[in-house]
Amino acid sequence: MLKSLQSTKRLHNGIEIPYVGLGVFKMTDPQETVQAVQTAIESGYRSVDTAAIYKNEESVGEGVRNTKVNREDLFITSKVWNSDQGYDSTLKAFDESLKKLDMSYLDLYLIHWPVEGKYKETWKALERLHNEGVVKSIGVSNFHQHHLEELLKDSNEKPVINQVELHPRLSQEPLRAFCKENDIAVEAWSPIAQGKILDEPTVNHIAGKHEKSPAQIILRWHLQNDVVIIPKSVHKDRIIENADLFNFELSMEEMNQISGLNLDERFGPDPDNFDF
Ligand SMILES: NC(=O)C1=CN([C@@H]2O[C@H](COP(=O)(O)OP(=O)(O)OC[C@H]3O[C@@H](n4cnc5c(N)ncnc54)[C@H](OP(=O)(O)O)[C@@H]3O)[C@@H](O)[C@H]2O)C=CC1
Ligand SMILES: O=C1CO[C@H](CO)[C@@H](O)[C@@H]1O
Repeated sequence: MLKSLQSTKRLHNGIEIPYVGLGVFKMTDPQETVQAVQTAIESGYRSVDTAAIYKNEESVGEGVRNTKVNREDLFITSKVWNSDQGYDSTLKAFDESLKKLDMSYLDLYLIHWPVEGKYKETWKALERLHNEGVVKSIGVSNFHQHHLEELLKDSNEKPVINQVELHPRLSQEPLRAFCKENDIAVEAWSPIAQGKILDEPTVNHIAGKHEKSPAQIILRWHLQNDVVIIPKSVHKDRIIENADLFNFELSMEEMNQISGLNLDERFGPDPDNFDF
């Protein structure tokens, strides 16, 4: 496990998701997005995480098509936005995402946020899309444990993954434990805390010892915690750096030191108080 950029995590449905993917939030310039996606794939990435709300699905599709890599060797994720939640509107939103990406299927489709009173109907639509084969796996994002418990009560399928804000300042240990017990993979958004903790002294000390960058230390911490990561960068050197994580290992002590930086601090909204 964790031998190369192509290392994958097996989801509970048997499908493999690459441990490292490219995040594309805030890539708003089409040319920049096409270039970043193409660069990532040509550098060995096989997974891209987009969403309808990022308004860059067309550029993601174009970046993918610019490479020589076959569609079936890639793992493409998108998400249904909050205002599209509900059964029929989710089916429609999915079709629009697929059309914009210019793809015949998605590897993973996520409920972006647990919109109260809507997410269960939305989940039924995802189950239908899965049954129809136009999406290989279905999951959720920004679900607290209580949202997952509610969903698991009366759904036919359980989510393969929960994509949540997760980094050393928000280590999400209880949620990760719950997901592990329930065989739901965890994927970190803002895995390097949007670049906001890269000057943290403990991380820098460990980085110096391994001759790696602070970003690489944090990303390696995620991998050793069995967490899937989707760091975002538009810069080729950082895209490569953020995936160059497989030639060193953090000791148990270093892992604990990084985990000790947790402050339960969010840089994004709390799913319970998000203004939808
Ligand atoms: N489900 C959800 O609700 C959410 C999902 N996401 C997903 O997660 C992805 C990643 O999260 P995101 O919020 O983008 O934050 P990240 O933690 O990935 O940080 C991205 C920021 O860090 C910079 N950066 C990237 N690599 C390095 C590096 N090696 N050294 C220094 N700085 C670096 C980037 O700048 P630059 O590009 O200039 O290199 C950018 O400003 C998103 O792109 C999106 O796909 C994000 C938010 C919410
Ligand atoms: O993924 C995300 C980034 O974009 C959205 C807002 O524009 C966020 O709410 C969301 O969590």
